[in-house]
Amino acid sequence: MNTILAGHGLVKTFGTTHALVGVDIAVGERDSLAIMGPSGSGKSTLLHVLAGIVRPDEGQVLLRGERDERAVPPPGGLGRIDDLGENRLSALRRSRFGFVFQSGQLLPELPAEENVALPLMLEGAPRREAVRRARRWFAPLGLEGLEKRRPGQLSGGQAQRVAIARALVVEPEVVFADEPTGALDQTTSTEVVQLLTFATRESGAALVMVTHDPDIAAHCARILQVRDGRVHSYEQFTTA
Ligand SMILES: Nc1ncnc2c1ncn2[C@@H]1O[C@H](COP(=O)(O)OP(=O)(O)OP(=O)(O)O)[C@@H](O)[C@H]1O
Repeated sequence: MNTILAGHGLVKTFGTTHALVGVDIAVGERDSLAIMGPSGSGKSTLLHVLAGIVRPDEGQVLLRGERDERAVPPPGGLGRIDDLGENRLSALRRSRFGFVFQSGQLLPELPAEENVALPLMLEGAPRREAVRRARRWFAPLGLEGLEKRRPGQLSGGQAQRVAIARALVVEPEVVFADEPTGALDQTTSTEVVQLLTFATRESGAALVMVTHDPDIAAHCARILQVRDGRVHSYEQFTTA
C-alpha cells in the first residue's frame, strides 16, 4: 500500500477523557477505510485529528507531498501536518481534503450548484467558473436537474449527494466522512454510500469514513475497529 496519510502514536485527551491513547493508522492511495467502534470509543476524534481539525496532544499526522521544512526529507515523501500554523492547516484542509458530515452542512440560502461551488470560491475561483466546474458533478451523482434547488427543497439523500459533490469538487486527496448516512433510511443509506465510495475512488481520492453501521462499513476495502481510544483490529476485504 502506498501510504498518503498516516497517524503515528496519536494521543488526545479532553479534560479527564482519554479519547485517543496511542493510535497508529495508515491510509493508502485510493484506499477506503471505515472506522467503527462503540459510542465514545474515539472514532470522530481520530477522524478529526487525521483531517487536521483537532490537534493531537502527542504523536504526528503525516501527509504525502507536504514539504517538511527540516533539512532531512521525510520518509516515504510524507510530511508532518499536525504542527502547521492555523492558516496553513486550514488552507491545506480546503485544498487537499474533502468533508462529508451527517447532515446540515449545506448553506440553506444557496442553490445546490453554489453549495458545491463554495470550496472553489473559497480557493479564489471566480463565481462563474466555480459554478461551471460544480455543475459537472451533478450528473455522475444522479443530481441532474437539481442544480438550482435550495437544500430545503432536496430530500435527505439528495442533500447528501450534493455534499459528496462539494467534497469532491476540489479534487481532494482524501475524503473524510463522519456518519455520512446517519440521518438516512436504510435504502437511501445504501445508495448514498455506494455513490460516495464509487465517486471517491473514481476521482482518485482515498476515503476515511466513520460509521457505526456494519452494512455501510462493508462498502469500504478495510475496516478498523476502535475501542477505548485504541485500534482494536483491522479487517481487510479483497473484493471491495
Ligand atoms: N470536544 C470535546 N470535549 C470534551 N470531550 C470530548 C470532545 N470530543 C470528544 N470528547 C470525548 O472523547 C470521547 C471520544 O469521543 P468521540 O466523539 O471521538 O467518540 P465516537 O466514537 O465518535 O462516539 P459516537 O459514536 O458517539 O459519535 C468521548 O468520551 C467524548 O465524550
